Amino acid sequence: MKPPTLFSEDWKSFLEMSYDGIVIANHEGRIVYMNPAAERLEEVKKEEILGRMAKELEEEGIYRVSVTVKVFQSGKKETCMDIKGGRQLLLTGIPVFEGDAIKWVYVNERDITELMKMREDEKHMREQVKHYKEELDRITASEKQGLVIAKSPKMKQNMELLKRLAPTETSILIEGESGVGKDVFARWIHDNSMRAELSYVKIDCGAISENLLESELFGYEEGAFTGARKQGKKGLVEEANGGTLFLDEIGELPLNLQTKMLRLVQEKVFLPVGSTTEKMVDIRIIAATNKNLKEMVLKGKFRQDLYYRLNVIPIKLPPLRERKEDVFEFVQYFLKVYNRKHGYRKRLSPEAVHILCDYEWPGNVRELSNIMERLVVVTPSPVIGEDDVLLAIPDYQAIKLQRADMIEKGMTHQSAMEAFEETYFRYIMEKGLTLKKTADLIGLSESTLKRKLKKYGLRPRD
Ligand SMILES: Nc1ncnc2c1ncn2[C@@H]1O[C@H](COP(=O)(O)OP(=O)(O)OP(=O)(O)O)[C@@H](O)[C@H]1O
Repeated sequence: MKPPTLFSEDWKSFLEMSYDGIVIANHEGRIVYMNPAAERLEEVKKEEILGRMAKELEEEGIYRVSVTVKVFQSGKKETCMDIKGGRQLLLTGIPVFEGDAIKWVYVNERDITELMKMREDEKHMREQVKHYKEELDRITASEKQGLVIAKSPKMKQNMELLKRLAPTETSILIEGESGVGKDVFARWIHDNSMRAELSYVKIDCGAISENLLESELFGYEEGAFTGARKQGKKGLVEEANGGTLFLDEIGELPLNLQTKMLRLVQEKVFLPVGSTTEKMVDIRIIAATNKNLKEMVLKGKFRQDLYYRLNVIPIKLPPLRERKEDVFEFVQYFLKVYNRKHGYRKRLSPEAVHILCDYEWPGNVRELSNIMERLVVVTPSPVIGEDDVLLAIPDYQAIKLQRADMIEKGMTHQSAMEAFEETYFRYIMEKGLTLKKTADLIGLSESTLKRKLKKYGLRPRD
């Protein structure tokens, strides 16, 4: 039987040229036309297909899925995917109606392998971009905010408070022993404030001689004193205009400058040395101290009004020995930092970690950081062990022995305290500092320190 004529030769030649596969089934679901592209895509010869029912072809597995069958089942346009010879095909079957009955089903077959690959590539690229973006965000966030290790409950509490305080304009006083991270937190506050993009100026009040401090801070006018620059000089307060001024070791600020500082904190005005005209600045002040300012106030060494102005909300950074949870974090962190810095891949043995976490760290984070750098650089083997750590912290062994000894001997609290005190002062004096510097370092008055040294037969350097 001669198959019915579907279309003119002209139309047929158009379909034969199509890059998409085209298959047509008649009202029974019998395949009546297939173009060369469909043969290529389906990997069949049209002689095997033409005149056969779509359903049969599906049943015989020649078609894994027949979109024609789906169209007959639903009576509407259908789409499905198939895979042939590793190529992904998108099959679209469209019914052509005569009255209510389907007269033809027109099937379009599109090779979407490239498209899917492109989509896959795009998805992969998008994921990669997302990953890099997250990584960048993480790095910039940690750089911007400064890496602040705060695992212990005490430090977590501090961080919560600081998160709330940072964006405000409140002056902040950070108290804590030397090396606890006051500098780090001052910078963190600035980086997380509205002034983050503006200047951050730090001045160490203890490092500049008393007579220079005033001009360093407030600047001076032309010819203010002998040796002054001709055109005068801007002080650090003015340098910080718009941003944050960090006054480190504020306890070292001489009383006469405390008065000027109070005016600056309260009214944001100051008088440059040798000038008669006050200047106004827009600054936020953060101060830090390792001294007991309250005690200094009681002794008349620090202005009470300035203390209260600065200490609106006190931030006390505890020493490392009171936040053991952070020590482990710091150990991991510094190991990574110094391995990277010196190009090593050293590891720590569990025993080494135990000692590092058990030690009291009198010099706080600074001491821990120094020891970790020394361990990474000096240890010859790839694993830093117990002996390496004991060598780096000789005090650890001594303290341990002493502790054990005290308990063995059933020492009284009084004698244990004295034994500890003696070791403590011996250790401090080994630093070879002057009496004044030592007293400042450990927060004692010179006279008390002298008395203690005498008691234990120790001598200061001077
Ligand atoms: N939370 C922290 N995260 C990362 N590094 C820290 C942290 N705290 C302290 N450090 C590091 O420890 C060292 C000492 O910190 P910092 O200088 O801030 O202490 P400080 O309390 O200001 O000391 P000082 O009173 O002697 O000025 C620095 O190298 C600092 O980078």
